[in-house]
Amino acid sequence: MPLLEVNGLTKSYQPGNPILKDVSFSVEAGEFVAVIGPSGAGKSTMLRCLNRMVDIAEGQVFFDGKDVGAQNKKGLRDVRKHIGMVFQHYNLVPRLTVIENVLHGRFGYKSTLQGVLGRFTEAEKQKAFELLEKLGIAEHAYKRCDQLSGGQQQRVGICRALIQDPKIILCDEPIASLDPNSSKVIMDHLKTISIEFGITCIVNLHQVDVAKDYANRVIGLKKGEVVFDGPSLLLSESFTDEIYGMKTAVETRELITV
Ligand SMILES: Nc1ncnc2c1ncn2[C@@H]1O[C@H](COP(=O)(O)OP(=O)(O)OP(=O)(O)O)[C@@H](O)[C@H]1O
Repeated sequence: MPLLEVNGLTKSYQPGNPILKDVSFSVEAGEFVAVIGPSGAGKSTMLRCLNRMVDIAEGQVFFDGKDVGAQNKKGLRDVRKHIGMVFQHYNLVPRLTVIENVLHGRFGYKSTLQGVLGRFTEAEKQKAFELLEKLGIAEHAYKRCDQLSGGQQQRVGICRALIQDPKIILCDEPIASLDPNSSKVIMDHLKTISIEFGITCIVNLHQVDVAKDYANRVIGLKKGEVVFDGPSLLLSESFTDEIYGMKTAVETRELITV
């Protein structure tokens, strides 16, 4: 059974204007999948439908055997425990410390009161430190998040996702706000996590060459439809030109030059 199965997913924000059109694919545990496509193709919408941050209008999403769209509030909370999210703008609480932000990833396992009071176990705090060490930012554990660089903040975001004990991490343009060096660090960490921990990763990316370098599989979206789904090696330049409707290969290749 695949870890994730998407069947006929269709989504509109306004009637008669579908953003996703009959999107279907499945992802096996451990896969590293990049989703590419031009701005407005529906990449973020699709990723957000997978954990129902955006309501699923038509079609179904099965995660770990559970119908995500059919879950009640508690069921959805349980499903989301094992789905980590990494965002373009990190979505950290700037005035809180790095370690506090990481521990926020445990909220799904707490009662509201425990969460509000910041009641975390010693084991959770230990785990948070281990993750910060793994991502190379343990020395910043007690700094406010807004004192960190973008790349460091994104590493905090990854630690927060990892402490959830996720089966999958959904990354919505995780390097879109970063310089080439920081982008490489983040992509390297995501790849390592996927290989070492066996965590499935789906990463929305603008940079086709980054997608090809890191992902085993690429899904290409254009105007809400899947126009490519296959091994990264088979994604030809002419096909990416077609997806983007223009020559972007050179442009995207220059984004990461390290
Ligand atoms: N909450 C919303 N309400 C209405 N329209 C939305 C909403 N979110 C996204 N859209 C529209 O849906 C379309 C797809 O947006 P989406 O962000 O999913 O695409 P994307 O491929 O991720 O684009 P980008 O690469 O620019 O982030 C766009 O036309 C966008 O304006």
